[in-house]
Amino acid sequence: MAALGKISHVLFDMDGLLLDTETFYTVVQQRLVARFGKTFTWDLKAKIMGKKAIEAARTLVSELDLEGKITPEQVLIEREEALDEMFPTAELLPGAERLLRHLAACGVPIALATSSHLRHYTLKTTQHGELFSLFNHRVTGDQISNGKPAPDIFLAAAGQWEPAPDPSACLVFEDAPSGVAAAKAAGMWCAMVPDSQLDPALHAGADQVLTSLEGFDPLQWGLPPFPVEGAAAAPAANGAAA
Ligand SMILES: O=P(O)(O)OC[C@H](O)CO
Ligand SMILES: [Mg+2]
Repeated sequence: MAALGKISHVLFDMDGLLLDTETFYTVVQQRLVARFGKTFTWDLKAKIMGKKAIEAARTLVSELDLEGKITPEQVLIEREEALDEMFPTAELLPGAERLLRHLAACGVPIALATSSHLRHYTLKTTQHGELFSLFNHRVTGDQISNGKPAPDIFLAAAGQWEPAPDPSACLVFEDAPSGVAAAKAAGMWCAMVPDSQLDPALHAGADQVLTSLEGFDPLQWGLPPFPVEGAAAAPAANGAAA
C-alpha cells in the first residue's frame, strides 16, 4: 500500500484509544440521565466524547434540555464517585501495548495528549504505570484552556519536544470525533480507531480509520516496521549467539 505520510513523532489519545474507559463514562451517564427520563444515546456520546469533563457536561445538559434540573458542575459531582471506583480497573485496548513498546524500543518520540485531568489520568493508569512511563511526556486536559476539538492539546504536546517537530510530521491516534478534529486543526495526520457503535459518517476527517490498533502498519507512515514474528534475533556483534 502507498505511504500515507512521513512521520517522525507520534501522539496518543488515552480514553477509548489506549484504555477501555469510555464504557465507564457511558454506564455512569446512562444511569444519571435516566433519573430525568432521558436516554444517553450514541448520538449524544459522539458529541461529548474526547472533550474536557466540564465541556462534555455542558453539552450533555444542553443536548438533553436539562437546564434548571441539573447543572454541568453537578453532573460532574454526581458521576464522580462511581467513576473513581471504575477507573483503577481500566484495561488496555487491543494492540495498544504492542504499539507503544515497539515505538519506544525503536526510539520514535511518543507523547500522550488526553482530555482527562491529572487526577483521573492517575486513577486510570493505576495498573499501567510502567507502560505509560514510556511516553516522553504527557499533557492532560487541566493543562490547557481550550479542549478538543481545539488543536491546543496536540500543539502543546508537540511543543514539549526539543526541537519541536513540524505538525506535518506528527501522527495522532484518536478514537473521538472531537479528537480527530483537534488533530487536523493542529495540522497533523490522524489515524482514528473509532468504537464500532460510532456513526461511520463521523469518521470523516481522519486520514486513516482502523478497527483496532492491532491493525496498524507503521510502514505506511514511514515508521519502523514491527519485527517479524518468529524471525531469528539479530546476531550479536561478536558473532556469538545472543
Ligand atoms: O479521550 P481522551 O483521553 O482525550 O479523554 C476523554 C475524556 O476524558 C472522556 O471522553
Ligand atoms: Mg479518546
